[in-house]
Amino acid sequence: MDASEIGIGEVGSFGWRVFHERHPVMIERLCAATPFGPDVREALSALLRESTGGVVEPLEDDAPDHGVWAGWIAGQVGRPWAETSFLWAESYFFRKLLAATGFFAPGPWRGVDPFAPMKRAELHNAATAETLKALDELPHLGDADRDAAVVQAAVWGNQADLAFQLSTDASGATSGLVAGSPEEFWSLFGEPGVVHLVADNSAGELAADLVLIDRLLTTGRADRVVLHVKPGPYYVSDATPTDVLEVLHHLRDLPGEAGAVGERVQNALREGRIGVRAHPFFCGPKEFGAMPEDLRAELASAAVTIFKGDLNYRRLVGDRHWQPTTAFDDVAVRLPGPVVSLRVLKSEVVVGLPADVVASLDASGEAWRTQGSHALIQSTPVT
Ligand SMILES: O=P(O)(O)OC[C@H]1O[C@](O)(CO)[C@@H](O)[C@@H]1O
Repeated sequence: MDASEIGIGEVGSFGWRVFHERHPVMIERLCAATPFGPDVREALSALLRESTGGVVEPLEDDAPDHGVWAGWIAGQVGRPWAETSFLWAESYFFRKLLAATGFFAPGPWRGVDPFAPMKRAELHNAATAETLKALDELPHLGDADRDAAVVQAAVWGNQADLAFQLSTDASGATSGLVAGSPEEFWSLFGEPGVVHLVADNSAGELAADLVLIDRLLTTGRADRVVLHVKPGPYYVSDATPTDVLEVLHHLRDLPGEAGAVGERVQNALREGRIGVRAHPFFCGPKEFGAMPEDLRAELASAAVTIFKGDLNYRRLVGDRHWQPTTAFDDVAVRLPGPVVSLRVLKSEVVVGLPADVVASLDASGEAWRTQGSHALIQSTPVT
C-alpha cells in the first residue's frame, strides 16, 4: 500500500502552518524562558529563516550523532525545505534547534535541555496537580472501571492540557474516541510477558503512563515493562530519561495514590521490572518501518508494544495522505506481538475509521484531525 507523504510546502496546509506559524511562537517562548544571548537568538532566527524559505543546510556542530544523521540526511542537503516531508523536516528542525541553543557546543548551555522550563511548568501547574489528585479515586473503583480509567488517562494525557479522564463508567467515557475502547486495549494482554511502552510527552502524560505501567505490573498483565523515551530534548515536551526521574520524584513527593504509584514504580525500577531505554532512532526523522535491527530485535520480545501520542502514530502508520478508511492493520508497522496506539489526534494522518464516522466528523465542520479534541485506540490483532 502506498500514499504520498505529507509535506510542508503547500501554503496554508497543516505542515506549512506548523513551520510558519507555530515555530516562530515556540522560539519566542523558548527565548522568554531562558536568557539566551544574542548569538543563540540569532542562530534560532537563522533556523527559522532557513526552514521557512531556504534550502536544507548540513549540520554544522560537532555533536556525536553525525554518524547516525548521515544516513537520515542523505539526499536532503541543498533541497528546499518546502520540498521535504513534514516528518523529516520537523525532526531535522528540532535537531538543528538543539544545536542553535548551544546544546552540543562547549560553553554554558552544553547539555542544557532548552525545553526543561516548559516541561517543569507543566508538571507543577494547577491542572496537573488536580488531575494527579484525582488518582485518589482509583483504589475505590472496581477492577473493570480501574482498567478503563487508567487507559483513558493514558490516552487523554496526550492532550495538550494533560487532563486525566477518570471514569467511573465501566464502558469508559469514550466520547471523543473515534476508534477503539479501553476494553480493546486490555484484550491484547494474555499470559504475562514483557510490555514495551514507547512514550511521548513528559509531565502529566508521562505520569499517566507510569500509572498505566503500574497497573500492568500490579495486575500481572506484564512481568516486565520497558519504557522507551527520547535520548535528548525533542518536539518541546517529549520525555527524556531526566524527565522520567523528574516525574517520578514529583509523584513520590505527593500524598495519596500518586505517591503510592511513585513508590511502586521506583521499586520496580530498582528491581529491574521496569527498564528505561533511549534509542537514538526515537529522535530520528524516519518512519518506524525503517527502524534499525537492534531496536527491532528488542521490540520483537514484546508481548505487546504500546505507542503513545501523535508523532509515534505518524511514524507507526506512515505520515501520509492515507484514506482514513484504510485498515490500521494494513499500514501499521509489523512486530511479532500486537502493537497498540493511544493517541490524541493532532495532525492530519488518520486510518482505521469507518466511512460513516469519517462522514459525520467531516460534516461537523471541526478540524477534528488536528485540534486535539479526538482520540483513538487502535491495535493490530493478537496472532
Ligand atoms: O506530542 P505528540 O502527541 O506526539 O504531538 C506532536 C504533534 O505536534 C506537532 O508537532 C504539531 O502539531 C505535530 O507535528 C506532532 O505530531
